[in-house]
Amino acid sequence: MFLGNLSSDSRFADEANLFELAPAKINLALHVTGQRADGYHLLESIVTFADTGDRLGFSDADADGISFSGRFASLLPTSVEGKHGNLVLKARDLLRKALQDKGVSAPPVAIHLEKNLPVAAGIGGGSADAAATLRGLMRLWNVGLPAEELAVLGLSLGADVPMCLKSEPLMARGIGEELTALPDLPSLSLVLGNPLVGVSTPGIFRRLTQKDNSPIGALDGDWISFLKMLRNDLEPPARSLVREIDQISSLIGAEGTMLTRMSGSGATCFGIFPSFEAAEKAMENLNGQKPEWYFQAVRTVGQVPERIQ
Ligand SMILES: C[C@](O)(CO)[C@H](O)COP(=O)(O)OP(=O)(O)OC[C@H]1O[C@@H](n2ccc(N)nc2=O)[C@H](O)[C@@H]1O
Ligand SMILES: Nc1ncnc2c1ncn2[C@@H]1O[C@H](COP(=O)(O)OP(=O)(O)OP(=O)(O)O)[C@@H](O)[C@H]1O
Repeated sequence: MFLGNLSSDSRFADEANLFELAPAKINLALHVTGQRADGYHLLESIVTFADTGDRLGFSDADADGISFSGRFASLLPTSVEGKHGNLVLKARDLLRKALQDKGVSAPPVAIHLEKNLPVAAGIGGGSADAAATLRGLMRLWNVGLPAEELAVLGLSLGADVPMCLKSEPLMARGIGEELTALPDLPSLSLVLGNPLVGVSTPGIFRRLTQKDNSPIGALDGDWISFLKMLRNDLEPPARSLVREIDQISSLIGAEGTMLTRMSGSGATCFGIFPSFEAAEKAMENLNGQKPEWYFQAVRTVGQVPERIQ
C-alpha cells in the first residue's frame, strides 16, 4: 500500500497493481492565432510525446492516499486543495464523481507519482499526470467512459489534458482541445533542456502582445523543413521573462541540432538531432556543462523513419 511518503523506486515497482506512463508533451510548433472572449487564447500546435516522463502506480487500498518519489517530487503540491492543488488528486476526484453520478463504484486507491519531469516546465507534466490518472483509474476500477466524455472531463482540469489523454502525434486547435491525429509525423530524437526555473503559463500568455498571428498551414515538404518555417509564439515573451532560456537554447543549438525551439510556455527547450545516438552524446556534453540543469535525450512516439531529412 502507498500510504505515507515513499522515496524508494523499487518499493514503488514492487507494490503497485498497475502502472501508467505520463509522457512529456512537446509543442514542436505553437502559433497563437487569436483570443476568445473569456481570455483563453486560440492556438494551433503540432504536438508530440516523448517515450519518457513521470510514472504513476495505482493500487487498491483501504483509504485514498498518495506518495511521491523522483528527482522533482519535492516541488509538487501534496494536497488537492486550491487552484494549484495536485492534478493527480483533482483527476481522481473528478473521475470518481463522474462515475458515482452514473451509479458506478470507485473504491479507495493508493497512488504513487514518480516525478521525473521538471515542474511548470512547458512539457505538460501536471496535465500528463492528470491524463495518466484518468487512464490508470479506469483500468484499476475496470470501467470505461466514452472518449468524448473523458476529453470533456480532462479539459476541465486543463487545456493540455485532452491531448495528453491521446499521447500521440497531433495537431491541436481551439484552445488546445480540438485534436487531429498526425500519423505521418515521424519519431524524432530530441534533447529536452530545462534550467529549473518554473514558468507560469498564464503569466506568459499575459505578456503576449501580438495575438493575431498567422496559422500553421498545410505540411509543405519534409517535416523538418516544414517545422523550421514555424514558430513558438510564446517564446519571445518567455525569453523576455526568463533569461536562462537564451542560454539553454544556445547551448543545445551548439550541439548540432537540426532545429532548436521552446516547448509550450517554457522554459524547456528541445533540440532535434539526426539520430538518438547524437542526442545521447549531446545530453552527456550538456550535463557536463550545466550539471545542475535538466537534460534528457528522448525518442518521440511516431513512425520510425528510415532517415531524417
Ligand atoms: C501552452 C500550452 O501548454 C500549449 O500546449 C497550453 O496552451 C497550456 O495548457 P495548460 O497548462 O493545461 O493550461 P490551463 O491550465 O488550462 O490554463 C492555464 C492558463 O493559461 C492561459 N491559457 C491556457 C491555454 C490557452 N489556450 N490559452 C490561455 O490563455 C489561461 O490564462 C489559463 O488560465
Ligand atoms: N502532478 C503535478 N505535476 C506538476 N505540476 C503540478 C501537478 N499538480 C499540480 N501542479 C501544479 O501545476 C502547475 C503547472 O505545472 P506543470 O508541470 O503542469 O506545467 P507545464 O509543464 O508548464 O504545463 P503545460 O505545458 O501544460 O503548460 C505548477 O504550478 C504545479 O504546482
